[in-house]
Amino acid sequence: MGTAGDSEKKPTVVFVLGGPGSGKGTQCANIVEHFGYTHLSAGDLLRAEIKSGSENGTMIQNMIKEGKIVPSEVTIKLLQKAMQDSGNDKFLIDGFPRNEENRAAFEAVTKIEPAFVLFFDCPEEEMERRILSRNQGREDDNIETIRKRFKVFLESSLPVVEYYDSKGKVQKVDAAKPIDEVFEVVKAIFTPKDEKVAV
Ligand SMILES: Nc1ncnc2c1ncn2[C@@H]1O[C@H](COP(=O)(O)OP(=O)(O)O)[C@@H](O)[C@H]1O
Ligand SMILES: Nc1ccn([C@@H]2O[C@H](COP(=O)(O)OP(=O)(O)O)[C@@H](O)[C@H]2O)c(=O)n1
Ligand SMILES: [Mg+2]
Repeated sequence: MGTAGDSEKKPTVVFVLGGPGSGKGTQCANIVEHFGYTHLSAGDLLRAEIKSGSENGTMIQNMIKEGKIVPSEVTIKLLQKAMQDSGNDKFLIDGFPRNEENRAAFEAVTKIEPAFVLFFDCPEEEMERRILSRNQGREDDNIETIRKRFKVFLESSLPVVEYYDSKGKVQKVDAAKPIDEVFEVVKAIFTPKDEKVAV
């Protein structure tokens, strides 16, 4: 039971970060297939919350359309519920934390520190090309909102990556390469070290 100092094991969490269109969702799907993680996309959870007709739906929809970051209280509740419902203990948290408020609140509420941060590094022009041909019918995949999302990424999300980098927790991947080449690099990061080499 949840008493202080008990032996309940905290789940393993990997934060998957990178600009809009850098390939987070695509690579998470590959990681799930090979390494048994549960993929939780903060953006997908927020879009599902809009569809469910929740009382926060209109607020979330307006913020996504403007490329703004939804208050962490909302997003963290959705992440916590999805973690509980999954029955798993290994999670890829994709697109979260996206700003300092997300980061600090998640740590305070869950007491979970990420095992590491997987960061997809991709030039803006490539991310823009990918988003404009994504064709998922997303209301934020238009050039006007994309520009706003890039600005938010540079101003609010990159500092979170830098924070974890200063703690030695960032695994940076060149995400501009083709999908299978990116996954080769990702695979090596997730493969336990004792399986990589026999000395
Ligand atoms: N390495 C890649 N090279 C080319 N296209 C990619 C690559 N990775 C993803 N894509 C495509 O780019 C679009 C955005 O990828 P997605 O995984 O949704 O990115 P994110 O979740 O970071 O926004 C999708 O249409 C996807 O198929
Ligand atoms: N932690 C998060 C993640 C996403 N979001 C919102 O959801 C939008 C889409 O996020 P996403 O992760 O699905 O987008 P991509 O990076 O996959 O293109 C963001 O632009 C934000 O408006 C948020 O508010 N807070
Ligand atoms: Mg995504």
